[in-house]
Amino acid sequence: MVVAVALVDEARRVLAARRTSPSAYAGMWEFPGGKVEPGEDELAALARECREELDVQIEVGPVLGQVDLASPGWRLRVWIGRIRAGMPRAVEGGELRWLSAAELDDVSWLPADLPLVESLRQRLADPEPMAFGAG
Ligand SMILES: Nc1nc2c([nH]c(=O)n2[C@H]2C[C@H](O)[C@@H](COP(=O)(O)OP(=O)(O)OP(=O)(O)O)O2)c(=O)[nH]1
Repeated sequence: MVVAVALVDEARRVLAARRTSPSAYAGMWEFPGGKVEPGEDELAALARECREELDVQIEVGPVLGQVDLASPGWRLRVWIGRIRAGMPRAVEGGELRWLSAAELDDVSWLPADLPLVESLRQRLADPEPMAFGAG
């Protein structure tokens, strides 16, 4: 399982991260996250990846969606979340961008992410405030 998060700020922009590896994905954009380790809780993995990759603490809200990945048996689950503490920086290299709903198509997303980006676009356009649990 791969877990990732669409981090949304007060201006309803979302944080996208540019991959530097592997070469097939280099230059493409994704939601910050990574693989859940054996025995690890999914949300614990998500918090760990955000700490390691972005140096931030996050608060997790609803699930945005999930998709099957090209590698057999692998699934990607993405939550909506926000930053609770810290200023995100690309710890492992790469690049970060805050994208508004209108800018979501300005970057090339990993192919598996496209349906999730579509759901996100609708959520960002919805005037209702985003719900965040106690995550
Ligand atoms: N984090 C993330 N991974 C994604 C997204 N979309 C997508 O297809 N993937 C794929 C790319 C990779 O094959 C896999 C995530 O693996 P990863 O290499 O980022 O995982 P990791 O940080 O745990 O690194 P590693 O242990 O493999 O070195 O999921 C996404 O939006 N976010």
